[in-house]
Amino acid sequence: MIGNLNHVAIAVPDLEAAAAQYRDTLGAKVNPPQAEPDHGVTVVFIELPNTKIELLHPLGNDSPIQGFLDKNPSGGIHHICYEVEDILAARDTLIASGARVLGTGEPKIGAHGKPVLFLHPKDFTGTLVELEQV
Ligand SMILES: CC[C@H](C(=O)O)C(=O)SCCNC(=O)CCNC(=O)[C@H](O)C(C)(C)COP(=O)(O)OP(=O)(O)OC[C@H]1O[C@@H](n2cnc3c(N)ncnc32)[C@H](O)[C@@H]1OP(=O)(O)O
Ligand SMILES: [Co+2]
Repeated sequence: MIGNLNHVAIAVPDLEAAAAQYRDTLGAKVNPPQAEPDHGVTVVFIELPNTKIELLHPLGNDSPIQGFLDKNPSGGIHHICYEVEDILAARDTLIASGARVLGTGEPKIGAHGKPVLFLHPKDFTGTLVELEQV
């Protein structure tokens, strides 16, 4: 079912500062901020040779990552995103296995313009898992 690692997401208290650190201190290729109001975040993608880092900051009053940042004020790894070929088939298999799919269960369009879903961290060894159909 899961394929390549598409990205590792880090929730950050200061998006500009984190982007500057990856660009200037770590010498990475940093893309401009992308507002994603439908997901309640602003994201910055950092291109690595073999995957991406997604910096996340809350957008709006009802961001799903605000609780995480309240608990982790310096920031922290928020989720990992795996690629799947068929997100609906993956969803149905996962639900049948007893995993909880977050939200309505219907995929949303993510930051790459592809359908994404999230799986509850409590079902995957304390790790929030995102699936992105490629
Ligand atoms: C633009 C899209 C972009 C993309 O890549 O395309 C994105 O990635 S958008 C990313 C932002 N969107 C989401 O994260 C959507 C899915 N997330 C959620 O629905 C919530 O964040 C949720 C339900 C995972 C947690 O919400 P909340 O923190 O408000 O709930 P709780 O405090 O009740 O947490 C329950 C339980 O889970 C633990 N938790 C919370 N977040 C994480 C996490 N990121 N990793 C691991 N564990 C997490 C939390 O500590 C609670 O545990 P407990 O032991 O009960 O205290
Ligand atoms: Co993501």
